Amino acid sequence: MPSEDQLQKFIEFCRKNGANLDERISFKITRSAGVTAVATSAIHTQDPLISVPEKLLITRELAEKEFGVNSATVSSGNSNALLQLYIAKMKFEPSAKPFHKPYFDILPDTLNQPYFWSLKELELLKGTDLYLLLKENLRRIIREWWKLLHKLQIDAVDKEIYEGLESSEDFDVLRYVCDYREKHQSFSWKSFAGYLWATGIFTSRAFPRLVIDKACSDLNEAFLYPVVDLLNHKNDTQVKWTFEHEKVCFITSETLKEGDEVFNNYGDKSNEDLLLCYGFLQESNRYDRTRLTLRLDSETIEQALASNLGMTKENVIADDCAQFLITAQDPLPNAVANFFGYLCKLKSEAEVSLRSFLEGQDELSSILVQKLDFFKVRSKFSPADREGCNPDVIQMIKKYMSSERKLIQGSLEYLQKRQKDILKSNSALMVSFKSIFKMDRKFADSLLLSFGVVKYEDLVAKNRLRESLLLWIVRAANKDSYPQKFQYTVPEFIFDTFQEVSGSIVIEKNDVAEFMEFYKNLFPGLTEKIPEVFGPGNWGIRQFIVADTVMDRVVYTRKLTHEPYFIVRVPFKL
Ligand SMILES: C[S@@+](CC[C@H](N)C(=O)[O-])C[C@H]1O[C@@H](n2cnc3c(N)ncnc32)[C@H](O)[C@@H]1O
Repeated sequence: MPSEDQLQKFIEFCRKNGANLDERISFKITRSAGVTAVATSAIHTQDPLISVPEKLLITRELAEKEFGVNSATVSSGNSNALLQLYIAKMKFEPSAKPFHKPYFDILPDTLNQPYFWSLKELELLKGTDLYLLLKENLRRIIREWWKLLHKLQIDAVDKEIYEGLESSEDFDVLRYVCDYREKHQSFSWKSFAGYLWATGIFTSRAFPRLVIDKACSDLNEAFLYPVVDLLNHKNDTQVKWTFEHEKVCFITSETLKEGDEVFNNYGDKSNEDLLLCYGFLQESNRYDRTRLTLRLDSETIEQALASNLGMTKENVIADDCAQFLITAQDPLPNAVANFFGYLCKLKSEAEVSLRSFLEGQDELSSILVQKLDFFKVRSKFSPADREGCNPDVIQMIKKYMSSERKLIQGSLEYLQKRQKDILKSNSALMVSFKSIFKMDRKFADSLLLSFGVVKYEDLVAKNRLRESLLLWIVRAANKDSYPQKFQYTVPEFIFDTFQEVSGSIVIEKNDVAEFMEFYKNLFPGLTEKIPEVFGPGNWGIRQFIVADTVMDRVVYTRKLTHEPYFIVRVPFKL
């Protein structure tokens, strides 16, 4: 953080060089948000509160002049690379005496973004998306820095970081960067640490060049905007940045009272973006979002893309990787729900069916529960975890984890509600095994004799659900062989599916081997013990192999309640 003196010198320097700062704004330094602008009396105006002449801006032209090159020819990948190197030089090169020195003096030496945390602090993030992103971004920035220095024929000070990165896939970038920072009190502008600092300054303070250059075609190109970059962020603040009479103007539509903070608006950012780019997060951030990333084989992803699931190319971040965004507004995007329905589709199902959709929701729910558990466990820090860590960083990690948890919890709740609704609205197409158990008293009694099951719930408790389902399916297939008609109607689709499978199934030796133990445990014992239920019709092993496929096709067992439903095979309207 700058000193009060540096801050006042900077403001004076700006005023002297043509910046207009409304007299009703004053700047102070706070512990929680660094330099902060405050209204000293009520403000409600559409006139610019701050206007800054072009000569105070830090633009690519300054960097081009300093290095004698065209930025576009040396900045590969990031159009701001040369300007970032310029900022590092102006900050860390003692012999540099830039016109903008009072500005460089107020730029914070230490930044709050995770790139500048200690290794111990970073390790608390292991397993999160943030941790992966950090590593990925660092690798990208190292390469960008190295290429830039190479093109400018500048000798890099810590070559090892680039060499390490390129020589081994296991190179620990985070460790290297943290160790380097620990060992060096001050950096050379030619070091990666210096460039990383400048990148952090840029991501937390730069404005789009489009504001001052309407012809700029690169939306990522940016410049530094002294004074206005002292304003902190608040979601939804109504502000405008305009370029009038060679000055860049800051206008706020907010009505401010004396003592109110004058905020800027950095955009509708998620907490992850805020943390990575700015080093803080917003509680109850309505722009928050998290990602659900799934690694699958590329063929499945390709086929899913072509299956009208609402998935777009944006959901495919690598050949073998699909990604979906979860937000507070859209906690369960259709594309992800449909995709899971698609993943649970059987080969025998031409499209996503009601059954496969419901099963897909259960799979998705398991993944969300796992994620939730991860954050629950990982957001509890022991005194040993906290030891040596900056309490502000611990707070940020906790907030990040709790915001992730909130989003996942929201998604899970939405999913459970939606699943309930689907079960309710499709009740005419399904019958629960529980209701069959209640209707088929003879069958239920036979289970009491064979498995000691008194009530339906015991089937789950005694782990006899699958056997009971298979037995009932075979009984249903044999319905016409009983001397007395059942007192209820066996749903036709179950009977028909059995006939269909029985007519087409090819039974292999290993299918028989797989079922042998199950079968021998039950038969001929059951037929001898309860012939009125397990006698009529065909109770051979083949019937059970068929029943098993019938189960795959028409039974959905709800994970939450362990309750199996027989479901008519219908496409699910996505
Ligand atoms: C454009 S600068 C704003 C000026 C900054 N306060 C300073 O000291 O120079 C952006 C930085 O300000 C801080 N900041 C901005 N908005 C904040 C907020 N709402 N809460 C906490 N810190 C904030 C973060 O450190 C961020 O990286």
